[in-house]
Amino acid sequence: MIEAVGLTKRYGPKTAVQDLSFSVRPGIVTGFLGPNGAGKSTTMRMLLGLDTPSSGHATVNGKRYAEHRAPLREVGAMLEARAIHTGRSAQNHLLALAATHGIPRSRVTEVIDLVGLREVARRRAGGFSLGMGQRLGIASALLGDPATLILDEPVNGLDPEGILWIRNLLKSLAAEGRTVLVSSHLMSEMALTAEHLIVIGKGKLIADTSVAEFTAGASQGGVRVRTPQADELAELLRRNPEITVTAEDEADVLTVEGADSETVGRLAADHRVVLFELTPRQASLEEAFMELTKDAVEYDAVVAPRTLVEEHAA
Ligand SMILES: Nc1ncnc2c1ncn2[C@@H]1O[C@H](COP(=O)(O)OP(=O)(O)OP(=O)(O)O)[C@@H](O)[C@H]1O
Repeated sequence: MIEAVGLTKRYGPKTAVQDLSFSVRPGIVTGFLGPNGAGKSTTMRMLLGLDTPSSGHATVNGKRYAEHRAPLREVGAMLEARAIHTGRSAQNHLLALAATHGIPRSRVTEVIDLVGLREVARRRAGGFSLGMGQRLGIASALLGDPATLILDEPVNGLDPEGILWIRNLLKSLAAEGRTVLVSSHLMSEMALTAEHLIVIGKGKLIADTSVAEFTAGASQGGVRVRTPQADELAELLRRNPEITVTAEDEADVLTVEGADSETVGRLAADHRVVLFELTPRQASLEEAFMELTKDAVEYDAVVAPRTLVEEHAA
């Protein structure tokens, strides 16, 4: 269990994280979402004791990170996958890490196998592809067999196979009862990986919700209907003043607002109207996420160019 209580971080005049409180439960993957610059990395660094909060505090399993006697066994983290000694082989990097934390050598072999790096374990990590580097970062995080995992953007820059691999790994680690907090700026990816979401923007909490609730909330409520009796169905629906029917350019397709698919389906059946398609419409999750965070985007397209122009003029 991770708990953040009133976490705040100021860098001079800039408030990167403001009065952020949330908890992350074990047994599920929790997605930590926010647009660029929202404060995700800063928050994760505070959870890990790498940054001192200006106020508030964070605990992992009831203690601050620094208070844990063997932190690597308690919390595994991947903040910057590239922050490794690039001259060393993957295996030597992990062996060095294990040695300084009293972790047996056999565990190094275990995590190398777990992340699928066996074939390249003796190669210089500096020559690793981005995906291999991410795998090594995850191997380091898993080395102490920790009950809690904190991963900053682990799928960034990965190919679809790498993304799928991380997604399945995170789910299986959570299914073992671990607490898994993973940051991303991609809602669509988190919807497939996480069960719960903590969304921040400009350092503040915007939403703390289950993925299911978020997805349901993203529904536009409209229904798409394809029927060879479009005119007849439109007329039947329009008898209810609360329903709006729009005929689409596509032949035989109607968009119905103000009624759900069950209502439309029943009405069609009652009047022997044949339906070929009846689909509740959903906004894409990415659209819903953008809508949710639109007031919290740090550098949007309108502001940035003007700022540059002003700087040039000055
Ligand atoms: N050391 C620092 N000094 C000054 N400002 C900082 C520092 N670290 C972060 N910031 C600022 O704090 C804000 C939050 O940054 P942070 O890196 O935590 O966001 P993020 O959500 O992880 O973004 P991204 O997805 O772009 O990595 C940004 O405006 C950033 O410029």
